[in-house]
Amino acid sequence: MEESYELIIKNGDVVLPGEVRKLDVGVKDGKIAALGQGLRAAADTTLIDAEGHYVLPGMIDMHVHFNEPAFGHWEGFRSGSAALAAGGCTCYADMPLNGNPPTVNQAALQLKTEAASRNSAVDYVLWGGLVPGNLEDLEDLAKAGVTGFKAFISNPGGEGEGRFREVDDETLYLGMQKIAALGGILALHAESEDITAVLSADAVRSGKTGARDFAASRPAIAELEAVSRALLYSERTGCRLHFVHISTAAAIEMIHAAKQRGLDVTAETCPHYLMLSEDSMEQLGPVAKCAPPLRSLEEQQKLWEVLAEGKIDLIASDHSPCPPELKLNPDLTFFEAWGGISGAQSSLELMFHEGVHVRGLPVTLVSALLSEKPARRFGLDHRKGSIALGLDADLVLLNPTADYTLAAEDLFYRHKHSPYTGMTLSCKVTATICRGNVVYTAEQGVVSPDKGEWLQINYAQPAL
Ligand SMILES: NC(=O)N[C@H]1NC(=O)NC1=O
Ligand SMILES: [Zn+2]
Ligand SMILES: [Zn+2]
Repeated sequence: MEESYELIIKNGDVVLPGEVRKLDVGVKDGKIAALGQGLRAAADTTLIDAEGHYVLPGMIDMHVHFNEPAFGHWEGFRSGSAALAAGGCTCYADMPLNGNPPTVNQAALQLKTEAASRNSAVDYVLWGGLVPGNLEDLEDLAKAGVTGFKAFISNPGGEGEGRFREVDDETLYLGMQKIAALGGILALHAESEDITAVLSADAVRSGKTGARDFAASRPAIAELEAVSRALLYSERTGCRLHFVHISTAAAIEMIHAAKQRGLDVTAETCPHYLMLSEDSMEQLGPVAKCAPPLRSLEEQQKLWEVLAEGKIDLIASDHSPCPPELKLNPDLTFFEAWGGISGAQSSLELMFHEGVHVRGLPVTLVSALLSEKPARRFGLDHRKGSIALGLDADLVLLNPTADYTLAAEDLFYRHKHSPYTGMTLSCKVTATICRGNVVYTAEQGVVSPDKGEWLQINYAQPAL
């Protein structure tokens, strides 16, 4: 009997692990059921013509802050996931902070899942937090299906009583012991609190509160010191470790060397460290403020070099939005403005535009950093991250010959500010499909805003 498909994507340049081939993709029951030429449609098959487009696995963005509960007026699952869908992302990981309560115990996780449920356009996983005082909660969180634990070495900022706090060394060490015993993974914001707090206080005291002063208050050594300390703890505890938003090639090299010694560690960077620089912070203002800060153009170039060498494990957005008054209010100094970049909708397009089109990197390398490698690192690869038979039909159509200038109206975020507006990009996401369901098209916008599902992670076994 002939196979019948609910969806066939025809004639696209399909980005498979390690190669690009002109193929049709047949989807059945939300899974990739056929990869071949001339797949035949039945009467009820939806046909999408992808001629001239790349067909990519959906991006897996392991680092977004969607701010619910309590800070949905900053961003929420609805608007945030709509933006991700429009940007070609089909699965994401929400961070345990910037909402309140932060996701540091089972009760808070429950609130988080309620906020997300039936409000996400695409699938998601949830991070739990490691903070001073919650060692006894880690096991419950692990059992409830968090993807891993997030900790900050430096002050995370944020508002509200009970907000997420950075770890002291003892909490970090004991937490890593515990997470290792649970078979989990720690994601770490690695900047030294001692260095950044002293330099920031000095700068503010002497009235040096501009963009470059902010960058100088969080120098590369703050990242390197925190990375080296955490690597030592990982070595001693056996805890799997993932460094979020690494901003310097030197830190990438340090992590790479640790990997070569046998440590189970990985490094992420974000499009903003690859696309923007200290100059952007000065020119664009706080809309381009983040921590670690944007660095020099020389540093940015070195980051591209280590990326091309395969030393960066994955790309994530660190979408950390806020209302415009915390960014655009001219009364705020650069130090006072919110630190966090709204960028999640643009990650895939930026990486293809700059990485593939401008810098000539292989499509397969860039795609792997966005999809396959995050899936593998975080135990999602039996479901997601590649275009392969039997996996979820999480697919993106990318027009690689577009020429469009990103406008604020194009953004699906709750607050439509981003350092990338006004940038002209050479590619555009034209459709996003999650488990075979068309979630977004460039013509219609987000057509399916709420069918995303939570993938609970069981470390001992693959995700459900
Ligand atoms: N609290 C929070 O989201 N902080 C994030 N923002 C940023 O720029 N870096 C971060 O870690
Ligand atoms: Zn961070
Ligand atoms: Zn973050």
